[in-house]
Amino acid sequence: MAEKLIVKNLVKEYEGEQVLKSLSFVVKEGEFLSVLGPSGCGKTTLLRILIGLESQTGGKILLDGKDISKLPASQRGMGIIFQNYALFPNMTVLENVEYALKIRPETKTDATQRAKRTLDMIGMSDQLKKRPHHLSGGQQQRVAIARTLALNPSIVLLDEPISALDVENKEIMKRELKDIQKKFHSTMIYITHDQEEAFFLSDRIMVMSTGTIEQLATPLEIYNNPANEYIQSFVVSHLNQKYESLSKCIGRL
Ligand SMILES: Nc1ncnc2c1ncn2[C@@H]1O[C@H](COP(=O)(O)OP(=O)(O)OP(=O)(O)O)[C@@H](O)[C@H]1O
Repeated sequence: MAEKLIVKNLVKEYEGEQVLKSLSFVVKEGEFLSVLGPSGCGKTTLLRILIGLESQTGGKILLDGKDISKLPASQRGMGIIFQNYALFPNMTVLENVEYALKIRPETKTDATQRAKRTLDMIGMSDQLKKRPHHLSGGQQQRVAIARTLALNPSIVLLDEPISALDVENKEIMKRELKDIQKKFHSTMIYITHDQEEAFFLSDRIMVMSTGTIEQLATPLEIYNNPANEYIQSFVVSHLNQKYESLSKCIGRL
């Protein structure tokens, strides 16, 4: 797989304090990479810098071999999906997806067709005329995903996109996200603090502690060969404990 995104020695300081301490990593074309870490480790800061909403203190970001470190967000061609969907409440499902397409000269002419095609691929073609408040949380998130993917972004960044959903919808969306990624051949960077989500979804996981990368590997590699005590406790023991309590519950049934 080709190298889609290269991050070199990325540093971010706030008031003289380093919250990202020289991060270097590569995301491959078509890969699903999760950035997993506890609250405050720097996940959101990293995502905001990648997309261009925040500037880095030092380091470089290359997208398809081109240095985008200083480009504004509007010229990076990346897509972002947030936890809160951020749909326009007064627009229908179709209008929500059409909107971003219509304001760009390159997608203006076939905006409606493109929006319909994307919504169809995401399984929402029977909901086109509904407004967001008539949809479930999972359906709203699907519209938000369609809106982002319709623009054919170079990379999709997802900021804890399913954490606001109830347990049942979370499980459904987890499976759907994997299917959607395959269908659209997207490169995705998924921010989460949830070990199980990261293990279920990812080709590789980048585990962070405060401002640093502790391990970047496949879920299996991380589980079988945790790089250090931090990974052992934050990832491996956590998952083992979850499965232990689950088997105890099942044993009692
Ligand atoms: N604008 C800011 N000014 C000063 N410090 C900030 C700012 N934004 C973030 N930080 C600090 O940077 C560190 C990383 O924050 P960040 O929000 O990136 O973490 P996170 O891993 O995304 O956490 P969470 O999962 O809770 O969102 C924290 O110590 C935070 O207090």
